[in-house]
Amino acid sequence: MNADSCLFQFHRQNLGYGASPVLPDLTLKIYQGERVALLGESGTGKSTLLRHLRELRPKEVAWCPQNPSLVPVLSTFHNIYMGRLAHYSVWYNLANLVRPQAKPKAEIGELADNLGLGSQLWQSAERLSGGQQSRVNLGRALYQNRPIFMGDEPVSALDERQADALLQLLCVRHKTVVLALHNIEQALTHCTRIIGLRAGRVVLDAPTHTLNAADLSGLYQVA
Ligand SMILES: Nc1ncnc2c1ncn2[C@@H]1O[C@H](COP(=O)(O)OP(=O)(O)OP(=O)(O)O)[C@@H](O)[C@H]1O
Repeated sequence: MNADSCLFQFHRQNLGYGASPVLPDLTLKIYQGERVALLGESGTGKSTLLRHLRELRPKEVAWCPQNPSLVPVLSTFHNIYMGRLAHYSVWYNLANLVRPQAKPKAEIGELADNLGLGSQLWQSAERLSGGQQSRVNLGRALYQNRPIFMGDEPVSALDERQADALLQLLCVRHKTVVLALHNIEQALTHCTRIIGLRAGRVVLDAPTHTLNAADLSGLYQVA
């Protein structure tokens, strides 16, 4: 990798909240074009790392949070549209709320079809299943249309087939991807690099093609 393509860099930094580091003494680089999976047990620091990565390039990162924060009374269309609120003027956003405009209608309609939400486009979020809500959450992040995608377990509420299809979709639409995942197979299938965390330390960092499921299962064993 050449130095110009380095997007994120930490050198011996303590990352965390206030005075208490969750990831002490972290050294890490992430390059353009990489698809990185963060693996490790619950509470090991994956979300914390994503948070600090996002802070380095806030305008370039499409962000898919762990818990969908949908507006319950608004439709799938409007909840996905919220991904680009900052991109349009207040007047356009208001007009689109009252009467959906042709351009976002076409764009979000196509996206919703890709997410398997074509039939739920005008249904309010409160009437969607948990898996459908999580796909709307993902749709909102995809609609942000930014070069880097970061997701915190973005497909964990979905069945295996849907999860694979949507991971493929987000990888096709973004040059650089960083995902916190709990599923080893998904990491091996969709990512080019795997970073394993244990208790706030990077204990594994390797290209996916050099790893297999057995190498990664150790991340989930009690030390
Ligand atoms: N806002 C916060 N303020 C203080 N501590 C926090 C905050 N968010 C998380 N932590 C702490 O940081 C540690 C790492 O949490 P983090 O959410 O990064 O783990 P994770 O690997 O993403 O877990 P999971 O897989 O369960 O989402 C935990 O001990 C958690 O209590």
